[in-house]
Amino acid sequence: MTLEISGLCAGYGNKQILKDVSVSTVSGGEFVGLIGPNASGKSTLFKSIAGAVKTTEGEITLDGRDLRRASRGQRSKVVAYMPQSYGCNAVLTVFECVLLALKQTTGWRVKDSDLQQVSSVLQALDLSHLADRGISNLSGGQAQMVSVAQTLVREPRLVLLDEPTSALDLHHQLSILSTIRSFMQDKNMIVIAALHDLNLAAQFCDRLVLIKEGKVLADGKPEDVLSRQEIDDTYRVHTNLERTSRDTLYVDARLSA
Ligand SMILES: Nc1ncnc2c1ncn2[C@@H]1O[C@H](COP(=O)(O)OP(=O)(O)OP(=O)(O)O)[C@@H](O)[C@H]1O
Repeated sequence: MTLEISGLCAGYGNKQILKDVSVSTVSGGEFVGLIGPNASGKSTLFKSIAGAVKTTEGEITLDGRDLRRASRGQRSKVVAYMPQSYGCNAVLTVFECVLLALKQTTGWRVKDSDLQQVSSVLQALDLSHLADRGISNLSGGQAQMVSVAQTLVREPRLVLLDEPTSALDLHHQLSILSTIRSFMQDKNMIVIAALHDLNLAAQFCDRLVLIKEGKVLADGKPEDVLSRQEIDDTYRVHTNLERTSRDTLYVDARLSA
């Protein structure tokens, strides 16, 4: 499976946000981190791929099929997008919410295999103990993890996660990203996640795409992207990239003088 994004332009009304965005070919099983400062266009790129924002130019092809020409229904069968803000006040349990997400692109008849699929995604994300809890009675971090479960349960070809760890404690940041990573590798899915924590991005992503003011500044392996001068310039900080004793990358950042 491959995803190609080339020459993408998109925005809101007359305001152009994405300016000729191209990303080198992404393959199945690849975890791509989308990094960049606030307001750089990360969510707009996700919305453009998911079809929630109209693109004015460029191409988005998944396995050679132009997603821009696909209907919303066809697109949502292969792409799942978890927005930054989520939440639900419905009188539903966690299990029912994840089941609804699974059934969103199919008929309403619920089969045993659907129930099994919901149970296994809850188990994979260590959420089984919350299955019968009301969705509106969760903590911020629990709600965010349920939102990830809703995104993964359909096993779409392409998963877009907008800051999936922003509400999570240190343990859950690491556990959810490692679960997502093994889940997507198992199913040969593509995951693109917007991440502000560059250390998490370095640890979990195969590739990083750095975006600023709607343009791609760098696209490559974490060690190559994070060692570029653009990181310091873009974030207005001074960074040192180090290798830890566990051979993971560590971004040591401080405000530039
Ligand atoms: N619905 C909208 N209408 C008009 N402008 C918008 C809309 N949504 C976002 N923008 C603008 O588009 C630009 C890019 O926003 P976007 O949400 O894509 O950035 P981001 O990189 O995801 O930011 P953050 O890291 O802060 O979440 C910003 O200037 C923002 O104000």
